[in-house]
Amino acid sequence: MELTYRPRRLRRTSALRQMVRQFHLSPLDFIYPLFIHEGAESEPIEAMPGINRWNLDGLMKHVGVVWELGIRCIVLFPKIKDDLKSEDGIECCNEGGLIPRTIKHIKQEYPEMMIMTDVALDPYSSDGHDGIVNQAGLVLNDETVSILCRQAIVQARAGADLIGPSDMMDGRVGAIRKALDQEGFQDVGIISYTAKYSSAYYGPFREALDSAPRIGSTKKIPKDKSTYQMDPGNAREAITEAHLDQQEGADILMVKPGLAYLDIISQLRKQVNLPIAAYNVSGEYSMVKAAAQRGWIDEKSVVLETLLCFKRAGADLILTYHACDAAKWLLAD
Ligand SMILES: NCc1[nH]cc(CCC(=O)O)c1CC(=O)O
Ligand SMILES: [Mg+2]
Repeated sequence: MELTYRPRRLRRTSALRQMVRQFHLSPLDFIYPLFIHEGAESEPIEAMPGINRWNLDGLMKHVGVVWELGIRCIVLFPKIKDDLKSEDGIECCNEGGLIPRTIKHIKQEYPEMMIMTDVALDPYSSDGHDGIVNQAGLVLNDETVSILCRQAIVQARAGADLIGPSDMMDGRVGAIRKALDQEGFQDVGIISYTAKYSSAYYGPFREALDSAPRIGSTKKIPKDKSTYQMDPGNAREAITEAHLDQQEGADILMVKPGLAYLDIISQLRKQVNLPIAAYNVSGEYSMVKAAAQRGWIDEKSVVLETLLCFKRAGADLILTYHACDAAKWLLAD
């Protein structure tokens, strides 16, 4: 054949392929989620092989390993004891609570590690919702936002670098920005869960924190989060949410879940100039682990390919439970 253009020429050797590769992965792309609890021991999370619920000791050692791997940001999720849960989740505002205490410990030992926090009521809510559920079974927006503002301030005061509202209440980014500024936390950033879908992929996470909606009590409790998290059938709405969060002062926008929503990442990338984060959520993690454990897929190749696809879709940052493994594999390459 007399071909002028042969794309295969640039695929011939590994060096050539790397030279012309458009997207790359680095441990600096990762934000690593960590589960913590009050227990005396660290314990494995059954639905998430390789992931633990850390006690303070285990956590501190693990954060050291994470830093050595080149990962520079972690996000903390607390499993709260049942007797501290309540309808208004007010434990989230306790300055002596698990999250503020843990942040202070980490900052003491690893002052340069960036700490992101989750702002929402679900770990603290006896109803298992991100907001306050009233007697009629409605999740109250504005009442919830005022508690979230207090939660954010407590986290900032403890030393959090990035506040991550994951609750999907309307107007919470603006309200949190204002509250932080009033308290003198102008430099604390907001990484907003901008397009967070009402997804079944959060299942293993809710098991990890025992935070699923608690139906079956005397009160009427919504069985899912579909009145505040987005409908998986909507794409344009994600752009509206992105514009709102940007106007309200978000520093980074997030799409969640990630893998099943790469199209949303790609669309947002064209609409806004803020950094975009993708959350490769618990269910996406556990599916890969389950198949790898059975020998049905090659874990390393699948994980690195998957994470790279987030970059190609337009994400700058990736929250992923694979972060440590992936960083190890990248460093060894
Ligand atoms: N607001 C809580 C929260 N923050 C992050 C996740 C899910 C993360 C994951 O599945 O990995 C959830 C669960 C939910 O909204 O029910
Ligand atoms: Mg919103």
